[in-house]
Order: sequence, then C-alpha cells, then structure tokens
Amino acid sequence: MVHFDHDDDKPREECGVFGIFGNHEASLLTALGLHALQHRGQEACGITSFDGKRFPSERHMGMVGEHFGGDLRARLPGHAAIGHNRYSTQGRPMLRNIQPIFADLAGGGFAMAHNGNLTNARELRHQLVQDGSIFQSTMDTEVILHLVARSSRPRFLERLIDALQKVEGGYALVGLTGKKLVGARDPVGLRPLVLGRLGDAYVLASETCALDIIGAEFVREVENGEVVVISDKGIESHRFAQARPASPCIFEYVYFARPDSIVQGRSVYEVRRRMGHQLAAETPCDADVIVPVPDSGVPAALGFSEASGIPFQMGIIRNHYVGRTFIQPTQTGRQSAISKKHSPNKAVLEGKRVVLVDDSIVRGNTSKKIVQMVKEAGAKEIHFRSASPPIINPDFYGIDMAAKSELFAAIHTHEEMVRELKVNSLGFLSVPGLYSAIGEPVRNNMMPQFADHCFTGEYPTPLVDYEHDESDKERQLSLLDDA
Ligand SMILES: O=P(O)(O)OC[C@H]1O[C@H](OP(=O)(O)OP(=O)(O)O)[C@H](O)[C@@H]1O
Ligand SMILES: NC(=O)CC[C@H](N)C(=O)O
Ligand SMILES: [Mg+2]
Repeated sequence: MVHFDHDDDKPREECGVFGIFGNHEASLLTALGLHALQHRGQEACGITSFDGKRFPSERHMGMVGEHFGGDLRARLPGHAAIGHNRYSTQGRPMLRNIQPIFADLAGGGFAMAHNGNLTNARELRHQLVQDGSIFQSTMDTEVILHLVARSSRPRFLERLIDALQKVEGGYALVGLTGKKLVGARDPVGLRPLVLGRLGDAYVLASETCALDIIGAEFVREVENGEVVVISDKGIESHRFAQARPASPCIFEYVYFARPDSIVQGRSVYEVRRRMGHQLAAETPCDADVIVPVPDSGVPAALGFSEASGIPFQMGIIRNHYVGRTFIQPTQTGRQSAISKKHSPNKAVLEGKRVVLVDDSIVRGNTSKKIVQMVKEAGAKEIHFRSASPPIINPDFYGIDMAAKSELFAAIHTHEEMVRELKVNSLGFLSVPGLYSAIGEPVRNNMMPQFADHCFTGEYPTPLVDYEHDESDKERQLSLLDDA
C-alpha cells in the first residue's frame, strides 16, 4: 500500500470502451454501446473495425451522436470493431489524442482503446524515446502500443502480456487485431470491464448498460489481471498477474457508472439509494424537502428521503442539452456548463428548509453554484449532504481529481466549507457508511475491498510518475504544439 500526499496538477481522466467480435453490424453496435457509455467521456470518440483486410477507422472530437449516426456498415465495415469515448488525458484534447489508437506491428495491425491512467507512463515513454520510439500522441495509452511492438516474444498475446507486465496503474483495455478481439484489466481491477454475448458474437464493455442497449446478455466481468482473447475459435482466458483480491475503484459506485449498470453483481442505483439511507442516518436533518442535485445525486436523495420521511422533490431542473460538468477538461468549461445545466424550481424551494443531496463534492464548483441558486429561489434554510466522504486526495487511475490544492475538502476545514458554501449545515457520508451501503459490513484495512484512496490516501499500486516532486521538471510529453 502506497501512501501519497502531495500536490499534483496533471489532468487525469475516465473513458468508456467497447468491443465486439462476430457480428456483421459490428460498427453500428459499437456506436450504440458508446452511446450508452457517453457519460464516461464526452470530448472525443472513435471506432475502428476490421473488414478482413484493413482497419477502417473514424476518430472525432465531440460526442457519439454527432458523428456516428445512420448505417455505419459502409463507413466502418467488418465483423469486429472497438470504440472509445474519451475526455482529456495526459495529452490535451486534440485530434492526435483520440482513441482507438493504431499501429502496424510486425505481425499485422493492432488497434487499442483504454480506460484508465498509467502511473509509470512518463517514465516508460522516456525510456522508449531514448530507444528510438517515435510517439504520435501524448497519451499514456500509447506506451502500451510501443511496448507490444518492441517485445521480443514471438506471439501477439505474449507480446501484449509482456507489455502489460511493464505498465502500472489503472486500465481496462480493448484491442483488435486481424484475428482477435482482446480485453484486459489491470492487476487490481481498478477500471471496469464486462464480457457479454449477443448470439454468436462476444462483446466487451466498460459497463453493463452498454450490453443492455444492444440486447446482449451479461456473461461475467473480466477479472483483475486477466486477458480474454476472442477469435473464430471462441474465447480463451489468460492471467498475466499474480492472483490477488480485486480492489476496484469505489468512485464507480459513487459517480462514474450509470445507475442502471450492474457492477460486481450490485445495482449501482440500489447502492446509491442505500448511500442515501446511510447518509440520513449519519447526518440527520430537520427540513421540509429533500432535493437532489441532478443527475448523479438523484438515487441518494431518494434514499435520504425514504430514510428520513421528508418528501423528495425535484427542486432543481436539469437541462438535458448539457453533459456532465465534472468531466469537462477546463475550469472555465466546468463553470459555464454548471450555470447552463441547472435551474431552480421555485414552486418547490420558496420558503422551504431544503436538504440538497449530491453524490460528491470535488472542487466545490457545483455545490457553490447550486446553493446560491437555491437561496435566490427563496429557500429559507439550506442543508447540504454529500453521499460520499470528503474527497481529500487526488486520483491517478483515471478520474480527473485534479490537484490536491483544488479539492474543496482537502483545503478547507468543516467550518470553512460551511462558510464558503453558505449553508446552514453540511454533512458527508463516512467511509464505513460507504462500505456498508455497498454491502461490505466492514472495510478490510489490511487489504481494502475497494480502491478508496480519494477518501483515505491509501493507493493500491505504485505511483512511479507521481512519487517525486517534479514541479521544476518538464511535464509536457511532446514539444509539438498543435492544440
Ligand atoms: O464539486 P465539483 O467539482 O463541482 O464536482 C462534483 C459534481 O460533479 C458531478 O456532477 P456532473 O455534473 O459531472 O455529472 P452528473 O450530471 O452525473 O451529476 C458530481 O455529481 C457533482 O455534482
Ligand atoms: N479517459 C480515459 O480513461 C482515457 C484513457 C487514456 N489515459 C487516455 O489518455 O486517453
Ligand atoms: Mg452531479
């Protein structure tokens, strides 16, 4: 277990991945899958298929619906395809940093898409460049492609495993060669990846909601430290890391996953509702109405209302033409998206003692704006409740948790937060409460069931690139300035 406790401001991100093998509408089904995973990344999207000879590929800035409508069979033909939804990374959002990425390896073409963040990518990249690699993007993901290309092992799968054994951090990968669809999950299982089936075709996706949208059945989760290989011969499974209990990212339950997804056999919606029950028990409040901060705060607010007996009302209306704000790449973008996204519903708020329930407070952008808005709409009292514990540590595995110096709860005392937010009271779910809502009676402190470093500071993997203070070192991965 690594303890980490210093500032850092490199961007990190979350993404959605999808892959399918054995269906003549592979690219169309991939577009649908990506559509269901849009909440995981809204900056760019891409699909690469294999048509028996070549790898048709389209990569665009923007959302899936803007680019991948209509019949894709002519544009992206083939029986196999992979796709990716992205938001910015260790390379800024620009054309050369869109996935899937592709390389002509000695053994043939290889396309790959990655959700997560590698914690030794900069170190590896440095070595690779020294050895002559020419990088085409500034994404951490690209080091995997170079490591596969340079591996001395003879077979593709061995080369991939060789590469994965060199990288650290969080990853759920889908990859496509002329013969195979592969899926891999890091040794800790930080990022999610599920396996599904649609008739004779196999499907890989970040979340089960992407299986549901195409009518595929859930088979199982890809395990931590496992590579699955899907080909005309069926499916094979290989372990590339020592068996250890998984420690998936707890923030999937809090915020990332869609509520209708099933993660480790648990309904995300039900977990969030139970977080609301627990929150009401831990931080009770005398009030007239429970108001969720849409979207992700809704199930917890419902749970809070059920447990407290205080009525649930939609006191904030969400504009459906604005996406998620937290995963916007810049602070200006986040601020303006928040203003456009939420409007007060005066009929519910005026003259009331309001409990606002959100899933989390990260930088405090949303909560500050929402409180001000609800106050202006005439609320008599405002009590803010977060259905997760205070976020006091950055994330390095695929969530844009920014610098510690930007994390609201990391830089303020409880009293300061109450004053800054201008609320009558403020409450957070406890770490034991979060575990209990997920269905784990206690946190195993020797080997936590979940990666909960954002709350506890205990990181489940080495943080090679982030362990030293590099504030005076060059952080840019490329000198090319094509933003
Ligand atoms: O404290 P902050 O830095 O503002 O971040 C926290 C907010 O960001 C997320 O919402 P987001 O708008 O991203 O998505 P949602 O619609 O799924 O709730 C989260 O649900 C909180 O509301
Ligand atoms: N959001 C993601 O998980 C993206 C994966 C990868 N780190 C990238 O830079 O694109
Ligand atoms: Mg929100």
